[in-house]
Amino acid sequence: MYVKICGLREPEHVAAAVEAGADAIGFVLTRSPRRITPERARELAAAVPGHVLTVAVFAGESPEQVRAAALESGVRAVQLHGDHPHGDFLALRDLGLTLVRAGGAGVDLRCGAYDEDLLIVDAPRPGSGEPWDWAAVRGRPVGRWMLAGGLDPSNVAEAIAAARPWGVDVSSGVETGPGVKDAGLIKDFVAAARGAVAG
Ligand SMILES: O=C(O)c1ccccc1NCC(=O)[C@H](O)[C@H](O)COP(=O)(O)O
Repeated sequence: MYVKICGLREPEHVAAAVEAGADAIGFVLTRSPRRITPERARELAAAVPGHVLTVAVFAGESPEQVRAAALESGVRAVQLHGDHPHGDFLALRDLGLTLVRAGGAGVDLRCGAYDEDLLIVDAPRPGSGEPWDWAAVRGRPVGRWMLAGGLDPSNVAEAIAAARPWGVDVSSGVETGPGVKDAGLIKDFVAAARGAVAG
């Protein structure tokens, strides 16, 4: 089970995610309580070993803005949330970064339909921590897709059984308050996701 921990802002939480065995970590570079600057993302990413994918998260920025911030932050992947057209992904392809498409259950659920490398199927409001009907997308995306939206250490096994994703992505569920991550919850989440059996 691929595990991404999103919305990291502090070095100790980056370290906790790496130590817990996360496959990917996300830095939010768009409007959010978790927003950090590209410079801060670069500092945090510098401490991340090569086997962990560093992801910069955007929602609604132009390809030019995404390109500039991605290069400044030195991440290895960009994640575009919401209504980004196919052309935005094509415009970023030459960066040589992993491209992640993310949106609610109403998005095109075909993995790779926008030439992305990874798909995230999320709640209607990203980063809200609101659970949704995870089972509604079971069997629909086929390929490298992550389930997100309202996951936490106590429900991630249930969510995996319901939706059978390739991976999971979490932000609020490993926090003690908006944007405040907790190392223990990060560890618990990764362990629960890895211990889960798809139903
Ligand atoms: O996390 C945010 O605040 C955010 C804001 C705007 C666009 C995307 C955002 N997060 C993207 C993620 O990948 C989150 O991990 C995902 O939406 C799940 O969030 P949560 O329900 O809080 O676990």
